[in-house]
Amino acid sequence: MTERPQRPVRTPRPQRAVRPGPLAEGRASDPYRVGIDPASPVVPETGPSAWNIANYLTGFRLLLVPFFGWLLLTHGGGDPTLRWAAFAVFAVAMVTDRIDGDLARSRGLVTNFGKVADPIADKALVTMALVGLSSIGEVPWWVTAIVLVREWGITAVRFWVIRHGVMAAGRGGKVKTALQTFGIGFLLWPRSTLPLPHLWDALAWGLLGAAVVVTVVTGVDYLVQAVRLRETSERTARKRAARAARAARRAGERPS
Ligand SMILES: O=P(O)(O)OC[C@H](O)CO
Repeated sequence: MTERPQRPVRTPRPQRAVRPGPLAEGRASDPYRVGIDPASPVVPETGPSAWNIANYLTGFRLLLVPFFGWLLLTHGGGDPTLRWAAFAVFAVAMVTDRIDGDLARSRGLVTNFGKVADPIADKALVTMALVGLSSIGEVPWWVTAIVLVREWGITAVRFWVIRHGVMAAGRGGKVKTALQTFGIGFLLWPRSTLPLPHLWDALAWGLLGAAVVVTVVTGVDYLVQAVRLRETSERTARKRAARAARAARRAGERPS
C-alpha cells in the first residue's frame, strides 16, 4: 500500500481585532469615542450603560411628541384650553431636556448613545411644534423650512462623521435650543385671549427671529467642525499611514 502524501499543516491566521461600533461605550483611550465638546466629562474606562435614567428621560421626551402634536392640532389649534395643554406638554418635555443633561453629567451617565439621541429628541419636538404651527397658519412655512433643514441636516452630518467621533451638542446649539424653546413656547400660548396680546406677540416673534439666526449660524459652525473632524481624526490618520505604507511597499517592489 502506498502512503498518501501528508497535507501541509496550516498555521492559523492571526485574528483581527474587533472594533466596537460607533455608539459602543468604548474605553476613554478608544479613538472612536472622541467627543468634540470640550465641556463633555471624560467617560470612565468602562463606560456607563446606555440603559440609564438620563437616556430614559430622552426616550420619554420622544414619546411626548405625538401627544403634544395631537393637543396642538385638535380643533385647528383654536381651542384655548387645548393650546394651554399643548404648551404644558411642550414645557414638560423641554424641562426633561435640561434634567437629563444635568443628570448625565452629574452622575457620570454621559454615553455616546445619549449624545446622539438627545438632540434628535429635541429636534422631533421642535419639528412637531413648527410644522403644527405652520399648518394652522401661525408660523410662515419658510421659517419652518429653514429651521428643519438645519436641524435634520446637522443630524445627518452627525451620522456622516460618527466613525470619526461623536459630535456632541456644543454651547451654541444649547443657546439655540433655549431660544427656540422660549420662542415656540410663547407662540403656543393662546395669545389673543390674554391681556396685552401685542406684547406677547412681539416677545414670541423676537425670540423666534433670534432663534432662526442662531440656528443658521450654529449649523454652519457644526459643518465646519464636522469637516475638520473628518480631516484630523485618528481614523483618517490611520488610513493615511496605511496608504503611505502601501505606496512605500509598492515602490520597494518595483524593479530598479
Ligand atoms: O444644535 P444641536 O443640533 O447640537 O442640538 C442642541 C441640542 O438640542 C441641545 O440639547
